Amino acid sequence: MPACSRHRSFCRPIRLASGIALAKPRHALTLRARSARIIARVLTGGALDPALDEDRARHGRHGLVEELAIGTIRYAPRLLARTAPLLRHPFRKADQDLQALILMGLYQAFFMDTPEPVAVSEAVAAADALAKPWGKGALNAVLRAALAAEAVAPYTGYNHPDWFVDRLQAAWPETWRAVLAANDERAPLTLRVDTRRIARDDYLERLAQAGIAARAHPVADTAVVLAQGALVPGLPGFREGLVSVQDAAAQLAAPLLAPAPREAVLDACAAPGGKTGHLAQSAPEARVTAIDSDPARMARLAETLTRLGCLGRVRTLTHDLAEYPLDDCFARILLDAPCSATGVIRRHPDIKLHRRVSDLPPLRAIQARLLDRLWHNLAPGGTMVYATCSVLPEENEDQVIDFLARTPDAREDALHFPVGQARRAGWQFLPGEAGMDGFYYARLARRA
Ligand SMILES: C[S@@+](CC[C@H](N)C(=O)[O-])C[C@H]1O[C@@H](n2cnc3c(N)ncnc32)[C@H](O)[C@@H]1O
Repeated sequence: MPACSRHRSFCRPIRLASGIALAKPRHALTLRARSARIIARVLTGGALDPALDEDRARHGRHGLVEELAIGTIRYAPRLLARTAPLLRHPFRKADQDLQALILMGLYQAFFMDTPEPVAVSEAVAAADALAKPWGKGALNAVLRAALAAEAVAPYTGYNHPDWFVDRLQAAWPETWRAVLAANDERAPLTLRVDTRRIARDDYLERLAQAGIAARAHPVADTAVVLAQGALVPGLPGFREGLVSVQDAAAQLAAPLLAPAPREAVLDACAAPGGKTGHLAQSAPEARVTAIDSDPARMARLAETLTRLGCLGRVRTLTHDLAEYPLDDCFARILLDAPCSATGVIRRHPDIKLHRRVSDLPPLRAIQARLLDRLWHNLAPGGTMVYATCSVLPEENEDQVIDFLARTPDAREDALHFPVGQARRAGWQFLPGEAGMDGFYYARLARRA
């Protein structure tokens, strides 16, 4: 029996114990139709995370809906390459949910061990739930043809945009394949433990008592990695701010900055506040200012600081640092710059669809502008940490080398970690190294 028929009850009138039937919802959605809508949002240019959030808010969280949506987006370049030659005309924008059903059917067949006839019939049945029964014939035909084509000539591409593969090959001639493979993995759930309040081993013990398997991360000494995904709000100590979700590579920023008590610290480009929270927790006597230009993301930063009990200790400002200079002077500045996010594709697989090579020059320009502007806010003798979650040298070491060349009072502080690699300037972690996201750090000191 196709799995979707298990959800037919969605379409029936709801009958109360009294026998009174409530009106049948006009477009009751099956789980697959929900996933198709999320995927369609991404195919039409939207971001995956807000689409998932909206679905959760409307219908409640469901594992299968998310697995289908996230998995299909993760493999979208491959699945689209398989279907595009079979379509006489691309689907209209309004019918990207049908395109999504095709991709999802292929995802189920290729990656979820769903028998092919089941994958096809589930996709076709979901067209009814989307109130598009007229699309069933095309769905059926394209899916069957795509499955047959794959059987004859399996896909040999890289499941990433060509421009990215080219850049990666040029930058990392020995490791580019490993980076692509790591991007297609599911990222682990990694927590940052507030080690001022609980030792990491003690928190691991609390997890074990709750039946949650986890291990200490080998590089970031505040990080624990869960063996499986979990519902974060229910994790021991989460609501009290004992732990936060943060990849281990991102947990290295605050220790690199290491502010002293009473020092003025600027977290530039701070939202949604992962690193601000870490700074505020690990250096409670430092005077932290967190700035970002995005008001919605700043609202999330405030929520995070509230949960951590740090809101009153951090000055928060919504401010465009590229346009409006600041007057203040800081002993430490963290510049977690806007970037291509090519180091976190495994967490945000929609980057594969949305990032364009043409995004890189404006990103490089804003990174350089922020470096130059914020340097004037750094006190003589002060330290700036420049960070990105990119794997592209032009946003990382090249950016820092250019900055050092045009900034006479800047010098680089060498970094060293047990994994990753020293570059001509700064340190690069590639995705998957020690299970971490791809990240870049450079520490710059201003002459006294
Ligand atoms: C990599 S994210 C920061 C992540 C954050 N540090 C954290 O750990 O949660 C980059 C941030 O830069 C912000 N941004 C981009 N351009 C900016 C500008 N001109 N002024 C201030 N913030 C900016 C974006 O809104 C975005 O939140």
